[in-house]
Amino acid sequence: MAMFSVEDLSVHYGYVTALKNVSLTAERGQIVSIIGSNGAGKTSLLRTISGLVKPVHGRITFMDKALPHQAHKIVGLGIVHVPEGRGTFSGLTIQDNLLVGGYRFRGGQLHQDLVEQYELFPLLKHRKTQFAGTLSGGEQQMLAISRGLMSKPKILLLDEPSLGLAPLVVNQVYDVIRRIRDSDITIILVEQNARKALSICDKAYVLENGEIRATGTGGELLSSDLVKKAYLGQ
Ligand SMILES: Nc1ncnc2c1ncn2[C@@H]1O[C@H](COP(=O)(O)OP(=O)(O)OP(=O)(O)O)[C@@H](O)[C@H]1O
Repeated sequence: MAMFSVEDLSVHYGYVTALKNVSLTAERGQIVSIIGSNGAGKTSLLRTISGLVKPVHGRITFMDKALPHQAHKIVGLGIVHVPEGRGTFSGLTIQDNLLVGGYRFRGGQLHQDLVEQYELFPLLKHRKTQFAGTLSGGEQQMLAISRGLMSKPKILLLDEPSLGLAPLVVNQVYDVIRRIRDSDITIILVEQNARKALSICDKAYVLENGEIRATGTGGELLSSDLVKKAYLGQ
């Protein structure tokens, strides 16, 4: 059985169907990308996994157990969501943003976790007393990811980490995503930037109008006609 699986998941908002019978799996240390255009249902999928949206049916399983329906319990199990738009607290310092992420931990452990984050993100260390609202878009994305890591995830859900960033900065964010994967954390990566998301992943799914249209390795999808036409402009 897969470490993490979504089976036959459907989500409605009133009469709008956001997800229809979606199934996917992820294993430990994998990057699994979900690509799709605006409104395809990518954010709804992550919000449902995080317990923020209730599905009409379907089953989400993590390490052989059905996920509970409360968001804080899901975080407690190690499934951590870095939302689109980053969700950092602009009026708090960088360090305080990180401490919010580590709210479940105390004392020496919390201090050690901060030290680790500052090793992974030296730019955050140099600016730890600065307000998050003064950071550039790329820096805020790094802070959002770092704050997620403070919750000690086993699975990190990343919603459009490249959105609005210059290509060079996107590359920096993707380097960080690779390093996180190398530390054995599973990453579910939602992106409109299909080329980037397919180039980094072990496996990917194409989501269209709330349904999975295609799946394969990143390489397979990069060379598929569907993806080339609809997502790579070829
Ligand atoms: N709270 C809501 N109430 C009603 N409809 C919603 C709500 N949230 C999303 N939708 C609709 O559900 C569908 C899927 O939206 P979702 O945000 O999950 O897509 P997405 O792929 O993440 O798009 P984007 O990249 O623009 O965020 C869309 O048709 C959207 O308009």
